[in-house]
Amino acid sequence: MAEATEIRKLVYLVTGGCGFLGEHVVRMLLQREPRLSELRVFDLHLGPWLEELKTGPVRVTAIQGDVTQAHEVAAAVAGAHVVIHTAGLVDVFGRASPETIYEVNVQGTKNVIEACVQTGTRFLVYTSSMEVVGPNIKGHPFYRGNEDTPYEAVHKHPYPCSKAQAEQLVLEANGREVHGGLPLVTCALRPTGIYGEGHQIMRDFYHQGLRLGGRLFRAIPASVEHGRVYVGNVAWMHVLVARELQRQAALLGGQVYFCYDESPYKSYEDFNMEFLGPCGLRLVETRLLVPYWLLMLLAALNALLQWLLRPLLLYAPLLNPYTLAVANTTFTVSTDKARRHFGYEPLFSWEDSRSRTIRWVRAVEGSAP
Ligand SMILES: NC(=O)C1=CN([C@@H]2O[C@H](COP(=O)(O)OP(=O)(O)OC[C@H]3O[C@@H](n4cnc5c(N)ncnc54)[C@H](O)[C@@H]3O)[C@@H](O)[C@H]2O)C=CC1
Ligand SMILES: C[C@@H](CO)CCC[C@@H](C)[C@H]1CC[C@H]2[C@@H]3[C@H](O)CC4=CC(=O)CC[C@]4(C)[C@H]3CC[C@]12C
Repeated sequence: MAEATEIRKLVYLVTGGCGFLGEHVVRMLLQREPRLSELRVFDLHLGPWLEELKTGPVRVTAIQGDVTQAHEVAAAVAGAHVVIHTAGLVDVFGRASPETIYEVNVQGTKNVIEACVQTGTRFLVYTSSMEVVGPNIKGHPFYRGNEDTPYEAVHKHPYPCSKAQAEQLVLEANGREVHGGLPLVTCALRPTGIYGEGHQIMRDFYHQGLRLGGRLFRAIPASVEHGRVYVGNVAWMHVLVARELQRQAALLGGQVYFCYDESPYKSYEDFNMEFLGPCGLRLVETRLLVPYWLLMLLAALNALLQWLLRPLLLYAPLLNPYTLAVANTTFTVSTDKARRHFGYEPLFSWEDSRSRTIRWVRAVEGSAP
């Protein structure tokens, strides 16, 4: 027991620690980072579940704060050894303005970097996204690519643009001198579409299917592959890279890593059916009924309605020209960079990831949409 407390000396800060991914990172750190003495969980909205974590050997400090406020970020970062910056505005549906998306994703990240520099925090892990690479506006496929695969990363949408800018800031900050004279060590993880317990869009599809009498209608050809990765494995990658960043700064500093695991390559809808199928939904083939041009028309109509209704109400359906383009463009990753650089192996097999997600969807059943 004395030994366990002796080695507990590190302070970690997780921004966005109450989000879908952030909660998994927080729980994973508590389970798998034995050197942790204090875990600071920083979020705009704190979850009530944090209370139950406060009884263990690690001091869990909940900090309600806003990454766009530099002084709040600096206060939270001061004294932390490692920052895992997952906070972000994940919006491809037009719920928030482009200005707000930039404010949170870009200015918020600048604030985190400056706080590290000012307060002397040396290790920063940034949750980036596959979206910084693609799919691009031209709809070019990215087929089982890796971190070095050439791809024309051209974006117009505020979300991928903001993530790309933020990632660049984080990588450029690698090597900057922090308070005390030592260099900052940074890296970025790029998850593909994350799924698992807590995934809001999966919940939305499930409730939509229930409303449609247990059916979902195929809109995207089964041949379009979409990269997906289980949230537990993404969280594990964050924990591992944060640890190894401290041991192998020269190798890992300034690097990007796709997040990957053994999840199969499938279309977005077929992949969702791996979980929704066992929960009683079926995917109805409607290719002949709903041609792609009609989907594009519907998506454009949704965008027009969103614009027209904006003064009165927020109309933000899942289908818009951007989400349709992303769902309809092959983007899959095949890489072992994280294994080579920091020994990453997925903690959860595909079978585990699938059954955990199914169990969660079943528990969602009956809960309000
Ligand atoms: N969901 C996905 O499929 C993917 C997500 N990502 C990235 O992973 C990160 C986490 O995403 P999710 O967990 O899916 O989103 P989420 O929306 O569930 O979590 C984001 C968290 O950040 C917090 N947050 C937002 N604005 C904030 C602010 N101004 N100050 C402090 N906290 C703030 C939110 O309250 C929320 O708890 C994001 O950076 C996102 O870009 C990357 C790839 C895929
Ligand atoms: C055409 C519809 C018919 O059923 C299906 C629409 C599905 C879309 C809402 C999703 C398809 C692909 C998703 C995105 C993708 O997984 C990559 C992402 C990475 C991120 O960093 C944030 C989330 C997202 C943009 C994700 C959002 C939802 C989709 C567009």
